[in-house]
Amino acid sequence: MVELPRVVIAGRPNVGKSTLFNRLVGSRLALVADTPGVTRDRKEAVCEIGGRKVLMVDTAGLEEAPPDTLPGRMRASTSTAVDQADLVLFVFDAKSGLIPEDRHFGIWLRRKDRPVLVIANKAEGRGGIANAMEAYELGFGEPVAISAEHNEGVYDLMNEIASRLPDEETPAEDEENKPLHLAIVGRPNAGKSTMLNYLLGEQRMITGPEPGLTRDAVSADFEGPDGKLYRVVDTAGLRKRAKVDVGLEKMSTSSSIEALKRAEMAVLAIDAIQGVQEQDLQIARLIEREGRACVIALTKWDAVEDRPDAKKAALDRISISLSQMKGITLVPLSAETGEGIKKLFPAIRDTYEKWNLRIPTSQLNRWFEAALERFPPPLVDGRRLKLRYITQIKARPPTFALFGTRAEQVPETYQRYLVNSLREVFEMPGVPIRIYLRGTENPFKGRD
Ligand SMILES: Nc1nc2c(ncn2[C@@H]2O[C@H](COP(=O)(O)OP(=O)(O)OP(=O)(O)O)[C@@H](O)[C@H]2O)c(=O)[nH]1
Ligand SMILES: Nc1nc2c(ncn2[C@@H]2O[C@H](COP(=O)(O)OP(=O)(O)OP(=O)(O)O)[C@@H](O)[C@H]2O)c(=O)[nH]1
Repeated sequence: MVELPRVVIAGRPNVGKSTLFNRLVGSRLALVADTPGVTRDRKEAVCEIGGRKVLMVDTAGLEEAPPDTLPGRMRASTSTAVDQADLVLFVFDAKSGLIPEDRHFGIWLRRKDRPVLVIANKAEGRGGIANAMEAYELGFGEPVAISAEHNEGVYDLMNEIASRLPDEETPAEDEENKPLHLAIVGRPNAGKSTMLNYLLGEQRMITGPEPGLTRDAVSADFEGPDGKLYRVVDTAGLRKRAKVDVGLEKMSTSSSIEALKRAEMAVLAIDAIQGVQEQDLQIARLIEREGRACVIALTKWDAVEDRPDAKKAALDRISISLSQMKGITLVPLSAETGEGIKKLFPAIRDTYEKWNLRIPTSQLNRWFEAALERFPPPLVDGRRLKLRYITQIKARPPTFALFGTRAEQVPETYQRYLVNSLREVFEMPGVPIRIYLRGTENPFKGRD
């Protein structure tokens, strides 16, 4: 029997290890068993993570305790689990931030010399993600911020885990052939199903709906007109849906959000005959909130009479009502005639690359200086804020940390100015950008 890669969840008590375990194992749970001879607190399950079968191991909280006590024995069991791990998920609580115990465990873990991925759990909301980035100081590389309880960032985490597992015997999907995960979203009747059928039908379909992805999710791979692989992820969308206008309530609570979480990019279908409506803008905001890159498909283009006018009206409405989507690529197309579909793919690729962009710190700070000069930071309590330094802390979506004295007091409007300027100067239309403000010492110094 081939030995499965072992992924071990570790961290101090109460950081959310069990919640994460359940999230990762989820309905794919194939087997839960108490490992014989180990304390009842070590749970194991075979599950599928990012297309790889793994043995997920939950451990008891790492605690300082004498070995002859129950916590002590639990620690010994954790230690054994970590020794056997192909990957250790080191979980800490982003809400409380790193505490001394976490740092101790970090040192302890380092001695174990196993691959480690740091997970900042309970990172729902803005503060959480800023705290998450503190964990750089543990020296295990980029922390991944999630909320196990609210199911935020878990899908991205799964992909990250899969990418860090040892190579399979059979060659895994290499980077080049990895399908780009797309969600096609839009309000009812926008032309999503027709576009999907076109893509899956007329283009060469490679695999059918994939069973067992999650409870309801379905996905299908196809080769785009550019010869590259795409995977449409959807929860209900590949099934025939009832043609009822149920509005955003349904859409926002169910399938589209789920699809967005699993996707890397969104194609937002907007009906060109109707033009951009408030509901379309709401969906665009949802995409940005989920941190997904986006291109707009202006559908039913064959039925549009005044094309220049329709396109301009759509662009205008978006730039006025959605500053974060300003300059977004908009591809007019018809799934009925196939017109324009080819142009969708270069747009998707281009935006995808920008979503993955990493801007060198020197370049970033040259922009930063110019931006500050052009429009100096405002006065707060009669004193000017001193902003000193900016660095990119992650991609997908591009996320930045901004340092300076009282940087955390930078008003929303000024943050928006910086984000919009970044997006414009580094040409990232349709890409969500996050900035975190740090009024503290720069923990990233010397990293690049
Ligand atoms: N706010 C928030 N709370 C969470 C999150 N994940 C877990 N929790 C809560 O944190 C508490 C601890 O979660 P557990 O999963 O039991 O933590 P654990 O690390 O397994 O704890 P031990 O078994 O003591 O080691 C519970 O009350 C969870 O509901 C999250 O993402 N956000
Ligand atoms: N003229 C024209 N009509 C289209 C095109 N694409 C879709 N339609 C029509 O628009 C209507 C809605 O299309 P669907 O693809 O079902 O839209 P949907 O977004 O999947 O709708 P829901 O399932 O309700 O969310 C149908 O009557 C289609 O025939 C197109 O490219 N040109």
